[in-house]
Amino acid sequence: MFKAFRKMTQPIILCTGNKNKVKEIIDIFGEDFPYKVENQDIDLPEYQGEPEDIARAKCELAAQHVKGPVLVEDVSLCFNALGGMPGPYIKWFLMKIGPAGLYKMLESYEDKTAYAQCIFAYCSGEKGAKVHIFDGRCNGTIVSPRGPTDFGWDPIFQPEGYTETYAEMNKTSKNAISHRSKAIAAVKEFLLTLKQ
Ligand SMILES: O=P(O)(O)OP(=O)(O)OP(=O)(O)OC[C@H]1O[C@@H](n2cnc3c(O)ncnc32)[C@H](O)[C@@H]1O
Ligand SMILES: [Mg+2]
Repeated sequence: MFKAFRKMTQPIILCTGNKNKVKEIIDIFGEDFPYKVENQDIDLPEYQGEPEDIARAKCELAAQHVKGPVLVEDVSLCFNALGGMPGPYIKWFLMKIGPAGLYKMLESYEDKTAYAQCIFAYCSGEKGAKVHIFDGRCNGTIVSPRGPTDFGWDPIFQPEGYTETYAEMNKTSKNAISHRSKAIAAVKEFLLTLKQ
């Protein structure tokens, strides 16, 4: 009875230091989402390895810290010509060479295709609780930067079937098709089953 009550009332702590992520995640969950989601800017390490393992490690650490329900995400931008790199290391590439430098990395390759991947990880925070993983992807092409520069690599990612980059799209359009929205659809479905 106590556990069930806690499930209904305890907020899910979204652990990320990235304000742009928080905004998109809250928008995508939407007003009718029946759980309270609160952001904590916990500085989680930038782990190395496979994207799923990185998200799992972030989630385990966040759950230890919060001792309650946590949600984390990790984003990769994978260039097909480079066997999926920079992948989870996109943050450092972006920091060092910026969107234009990332576009230039593909100069000598004919294949400019890429996919954006968002992996969410959820854990209830209870002792021995499992980490649940949710994967969302969006295929696209890496283009010369276009549009506002307020969120990461958005100016160089043009999703398949569109003529605008993520940065040029309005937020509602990006959120309707993005890697993040696909992963969140799976998160939502899972969390809503917990409510039943
Ligand atoms: O605290 P966390 O959640 O880890 O936030 P972070 O900013 O460190 O994010 P990641 O480790 O997932 O690194 C992904 C990088 O890609 C960027 N990024 C994430 N989602 C993006 C999106 O939808 N569009 C453009 N850039 C994005 C983000 O700013 C980072 O530079
Ligand atoms: Mg990070």
